[in-house]
Amino acid sequence: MRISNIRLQNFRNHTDTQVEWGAHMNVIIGQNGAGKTNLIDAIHYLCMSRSFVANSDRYVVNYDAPYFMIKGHFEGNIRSSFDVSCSYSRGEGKKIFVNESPLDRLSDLIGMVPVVVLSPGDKKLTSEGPKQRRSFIDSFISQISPRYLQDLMDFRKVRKQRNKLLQEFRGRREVLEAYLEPWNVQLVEYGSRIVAKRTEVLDQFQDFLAREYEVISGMRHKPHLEYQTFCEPSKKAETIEERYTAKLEDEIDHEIERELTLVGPHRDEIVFYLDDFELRKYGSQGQHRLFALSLKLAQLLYFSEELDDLPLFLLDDVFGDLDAQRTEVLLNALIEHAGQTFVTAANPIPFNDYITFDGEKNRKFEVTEGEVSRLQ
Ligand SMILES: Nc1ncnc2c1ncn2[C@@H]1O[C@H](COP(=O)(O)OP(=O)(O)OP(=O)(O)O)[C@@H](O)[C@H]1O
Repeated sequence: MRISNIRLQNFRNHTDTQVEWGAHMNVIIGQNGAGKTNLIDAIHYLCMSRSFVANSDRYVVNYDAPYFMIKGHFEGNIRSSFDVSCSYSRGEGKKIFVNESPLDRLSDLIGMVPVVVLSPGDKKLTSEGPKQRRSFIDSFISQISPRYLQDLMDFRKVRKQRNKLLQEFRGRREVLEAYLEPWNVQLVEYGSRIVAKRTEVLDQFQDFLAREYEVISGMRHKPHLEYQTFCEPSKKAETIEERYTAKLEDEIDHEIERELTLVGPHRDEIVFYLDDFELRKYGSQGQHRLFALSLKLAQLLYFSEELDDLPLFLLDDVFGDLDAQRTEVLLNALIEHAGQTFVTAANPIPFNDYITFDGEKNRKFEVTEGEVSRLQ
């Protein structure tokens, strides 16, 4: 998959920016605060309908404007040529158009242009709580399985309804249990499929991760993921359904007490290990960085094998943290294996030693105060 051009209007400090991208490596340099991240975040909007930096579209609209607009042209193996645009205004909210036709649901965009992002925010992925890791795996699987994304959305709706009932009928147990019953059936159906899919993908992912960690770190530590859910994981949704129903029965007293749905994949954890030690508790800063990098490279490899098209790869400010040897290994890996790639950097990195900027496949840009110019 490739994006050949993009136009940003009123997108943070880019009031009106147009870029023609190279088909392979795109390096974007510029000082801190120039607008490099904004440029690749706009690409992310066209792939995932949201920012990888801001948690609300409101912050993305230029301070002085009432709306933002992003438009890009894509070329891929399955869908050969199409436009995606994304507009947002405070009054009308966000809209996504594919070839000028509005999408009914923003989620319909997910998977159309697969994307992998590595950014400074990924520090949280290995060092903070389970929510970060659930988001990672959800975004990962949603891009390759529309069924999974639908199950996630349905599960969320059912959980919300259940929580409402648990709050409303707290003192009336019989009525509550009668009301909960149909919702439990749905909770178990969607939740079991989510757990089964997470089990399947994480299981396959282990090998990809081990391979990438070894390449990027050059170390013999073996990375490992442990999927922890409310019952013994299984790749069969029917097997989970039985366990889920039994667990819900066991936990009903606690749920009534807490007025919350306590059993389900919304409380899953994925624990990262290097050999036998838990990364979150014992890892050095460098190990965290290399682990996060390996996770994203493994995701890239997984997508490349699973899908008929290579994903876009966005690397925001990654090279500043790497030593010379890792820089070389990573750049060589990108050049050899990655599809269209976007790299931002504020520090001087010797990109020219590794990449031939031919002005076609590989291009270099500079961003200065929201203005982009092509260097090579
Ligand atoms: N809503 C907004 N309207 C206008 N400008 C904004 C808005 N939000 C952020 N900015 C500006 O965008 C710039 C930050 O852009 P960006 O994060 O892309 O920088 P960067 O080049 O990646 O910098 P760094 O190297 O520090 O990561 C800042 O100058 C900031 O003031």
